[in-house]
Amino acid sequence: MARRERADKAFNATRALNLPDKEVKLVLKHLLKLFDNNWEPIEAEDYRALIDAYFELKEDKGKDGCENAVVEHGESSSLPRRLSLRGQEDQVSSTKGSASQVSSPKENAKRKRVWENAVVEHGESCRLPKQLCLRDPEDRASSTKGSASQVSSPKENKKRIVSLQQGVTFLNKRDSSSSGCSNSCKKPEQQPVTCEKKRSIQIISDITKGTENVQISLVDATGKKQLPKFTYMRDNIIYQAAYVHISLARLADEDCCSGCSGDCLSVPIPCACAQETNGEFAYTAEGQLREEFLKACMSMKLEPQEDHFVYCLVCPLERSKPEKCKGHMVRKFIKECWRKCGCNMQCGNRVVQRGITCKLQVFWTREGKGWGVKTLQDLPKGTFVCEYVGEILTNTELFERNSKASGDERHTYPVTLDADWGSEKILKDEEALCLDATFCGNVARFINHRCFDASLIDIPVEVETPDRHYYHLALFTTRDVKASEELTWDYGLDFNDHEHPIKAFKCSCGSKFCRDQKRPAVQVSL
Ligand SMILES: C[S@@+](CC[C@H](N)C(=O)[O-])C[C@H]1O[C@@H](n2cnc3c(N)ncnc32)[C@H](O)[C@@H]1O
Repeated sequence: MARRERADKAFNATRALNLPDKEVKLVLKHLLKLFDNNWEPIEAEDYRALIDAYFELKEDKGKDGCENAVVEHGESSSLPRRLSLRGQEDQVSSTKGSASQVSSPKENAKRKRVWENAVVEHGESCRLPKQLCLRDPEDRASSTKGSASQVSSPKENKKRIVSLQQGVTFLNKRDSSSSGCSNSCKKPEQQPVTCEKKRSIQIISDITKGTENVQISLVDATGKKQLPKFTYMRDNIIYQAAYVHISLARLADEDCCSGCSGDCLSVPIPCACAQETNGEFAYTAEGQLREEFLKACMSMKLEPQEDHFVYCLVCPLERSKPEKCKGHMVRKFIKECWRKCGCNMQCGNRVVQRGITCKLQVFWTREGKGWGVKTLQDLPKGTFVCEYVGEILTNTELFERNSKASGDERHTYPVTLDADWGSEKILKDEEALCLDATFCGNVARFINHRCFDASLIDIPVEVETPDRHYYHLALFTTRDVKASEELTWDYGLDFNDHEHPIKAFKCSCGSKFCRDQKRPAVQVSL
């Protein structure tokens, strides 16, 4: 979207609250400067940052003579100083603000009510968590606390401005390396710096460091959380011992479509790459999953039949009790066109391999689930959101990692690649693979679990190799999802498996179908 168009949209949002374009424009200008011209954090939560900054500027003008800030920044307008400094104990009062510039607390409260109402009128009150629209009571209380002893000097004001700039992190410089792997989150200098004694919204504007098609922001509106330590990776990568056999020779000519050109979906008779999905492509021309296919995948997952399972004689996942395999679901696969195919990259049967295109955001959940992922745009049913990316480990390696790990290092992010164990000879521990996103992964590592009625479903996707002990695990929407909704998927946990070696979380998914309702904390990894 062009800058002009984005600005118009921002004004539309603020006009709904009767905010004057002229003043909003100045605030917008400052925010763009702060965010290094990245619109995403400004547009997130229906322009919450912009609206907050506007009101906070108003309050500042009323309290502490914000003109000092203006002068020191050499700007012709006031700086939305408290954008990132919420709940400060040291909010100051001042005699400097001129009456004409100042909104009374009453007026501010009124405007905030208008904002609340506007949310309701848009019918989105349930999707816009209130605490994201309005500062929490603690903050509001502190912002009215000005006392004589708190009056700040121009020098102190200047200090505060510096704090503001430190309170927000911008990790949006493009990483030109083509590896798809960035270690941004490990470098201490790239962590947001928060001010002592102050609570800042912490924002990383792009956790992917430019490795994805889209930027993915991380926002901690509480300003209190330790930022996750992991290495962002766009693609799976072998840790050490895993054997993933990718070669052109393994791709049989009859399973590819070298005779195709352009878009395979546009020809009347589907090519060889649709064989896997019963002669019909899994995707529609609009890029979503075909209704029928999605329905079949969901019903397999939600109502698994006995014949959907295979049982190992000696299960690599049940090493502590080898006599008992719980069964592995044999899943439906999507097969995408690839290197030997004659079609182009825009072919409708190349969705997952083109990567993330949705606007996503990592945020701190309120229900005690830790970080979560939300969409910043409406997503139709069957939309590809992202794949689950991690280090490719053998089961042996995962066991080793788990046995060494303790406390925070526990591996709560592994996914077993067992979707096709039934068609192969039983794999040994050294052969069976899983994806571990504990240290390295993509945005999917932040997606939380929800029992049964999750908004996403994981579907195995064959891309580079027909050898299905390795495949991609792609997440698609199970229904229409609204902007601002948290994205969840059903990890498929058995919360009653008290013997599972990995103890895990007490589920707070909030689903009325929650499988973990009747018992205290139990088990498990993904
Ligand atoms: C793949 S991670 C998801 C991201 C995680 N919330 C974080 O902060 O990094 C899985 C972990 O998230 C937490 N989690 C996920 N879904 C949950 C739920 N429904 N209830 C409680 N905790 C959950 C658990 O700690 C789990 O081990």
